[in-house]
Amino acid sequence: MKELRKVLVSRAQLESRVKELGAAISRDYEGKELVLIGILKGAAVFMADLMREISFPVAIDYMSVSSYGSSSTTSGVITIKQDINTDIRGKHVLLVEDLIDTGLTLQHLGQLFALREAASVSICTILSKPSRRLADIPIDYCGIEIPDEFVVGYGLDYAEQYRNLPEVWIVETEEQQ
Ligand SMILES: O=P(O)(O)OC[C@H]1O[C@H](OP(=O)(O)OP(=O)(O)O)[C@H](O)[C@@H]1O
Ligand code: HPA
Repeated sequence: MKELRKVLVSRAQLESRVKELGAAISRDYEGKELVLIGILKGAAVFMADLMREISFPVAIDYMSVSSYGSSSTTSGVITIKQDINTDIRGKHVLLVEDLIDTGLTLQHLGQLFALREAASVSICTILSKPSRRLADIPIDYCGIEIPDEFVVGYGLDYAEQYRNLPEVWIVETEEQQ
């Protein structure tokens, strides 16, 4: 187990930002066929909250990707572990993430969905660490920018634990002990 250091983003902050993102998405996609694609596992919690803030019917699907690298960083090489089974050709795709760190995962997925002939591909994340970015990807809907700290909760894990915490916590890493 890891020591939880402090709450970085409270439940109330998450709730209010998710409402704002849902309202913006509802405005922007009104009258369009929208498919939300959650990137497992981390996005599961945010996805469940976000979809209920969208004011018209949307289709949802999930995909699971893995990046090769150490447990706390990503290398940019990703493999699809589980793909969507929705035909997204001609539909508007919104990729839903819990955290954008280097941006390499979303850069790769954005290219993949463009090749699959989606009408448009946009990105929504609840958390972003801009100081870690390696790929300059446009984030269409960005929830909360956070500093370069290892965080858990609201879907995010450390060694598969803590995803169920309702707030976002900073966790003590090995180097800090
Ligand atoms: O911007 P990047 O540097 O590419 O990193 C972001 C990705 O890393 C995390 O997922 P992780 O690989 O930890 O999988 P998980 O969601 O199953 O925990 C996060 O949920 C993003 O999917
Ligand atoms: O801060 C983080 N928390 C959980 N998973 C992560 N993957 C990259 N950064 C993080």
